[in-house]
Amino acid sequence: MTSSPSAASSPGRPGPASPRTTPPPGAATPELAEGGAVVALASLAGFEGCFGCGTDAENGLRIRHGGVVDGVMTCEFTVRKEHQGAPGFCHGGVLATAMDEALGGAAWLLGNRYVTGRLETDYLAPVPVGADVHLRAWCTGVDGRKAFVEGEARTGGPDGPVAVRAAGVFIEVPQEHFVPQGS
Ligand SMILES: CCCCCCCC(=O)SCCNC(=O)CCNC(=O)[C@H](O)C(C)(C)COP(=O)(O)OP(=O)(O)OC[C@H]1O[C@@H](n2cnc3c(N)ncnc32)[C@H](O)[C@@H]1OP(=O)(O)O
Repeated sequence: MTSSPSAASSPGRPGPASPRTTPPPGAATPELAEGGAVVALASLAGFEGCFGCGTDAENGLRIRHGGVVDGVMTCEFTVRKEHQGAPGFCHGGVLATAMDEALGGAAWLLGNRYVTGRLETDYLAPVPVGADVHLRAWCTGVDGRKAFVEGEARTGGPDGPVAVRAAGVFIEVPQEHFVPQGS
């Protein structure tokens, strides 16, 4: 059984969100759009070049997107040798990239296109090469074009110890924000 987002913070540690990544008073409760990310992603016309999840990004993380349960999006990737920072362990920037992907995916579930405005990461434990990293992310509030999102990465299984936590603000953008592909 996976724990709920509200239980994601470790006892004795503050959550990952700072005042800048906490929804302001009056922020709307997130409502997932029917078809959510699928509808929004359709506007990218099958683009597979994403460094986080694209199958065309040869040197990318190849993050595998999973399902969505109760507004929580899951995905995972495997740490390879080329992801190392310190010997034998995943680079913090790689883990931040993975969190960016997961949190961004949770924002897109609202049914709009979002880009990262701010991303805060909190590293709790080293992640070894060869580890499967299990990511979860959920939206905590919406204020105009801003979606506030939190997430976590666990190793040793989906219910293993939390290695990274993150909080971010994602900003809704129009289709024109992106460079047209294939034309
Ligand atoms: C499934 C898909 C997953 C995708 C995951 C990957 C996501 C990514 O990596 S995206 C790439 C990295 N991010 C970027 O390239 C974004 C670069 N920045 C930009 O393009 C622009 O600054 C952009 C679009 C965010 C905002 O510009 P603009 O559209 O002019 O909006 P602007 O009027 O400045 O701000 C709109 C609101 O957002 C807020 N905002 C803007 N930037 C930030 C920020 N960095 N942090 C917090 N809030 C911000 C503003 O305060 C404003 O709030 P309010 O409406 O309350 O006044």
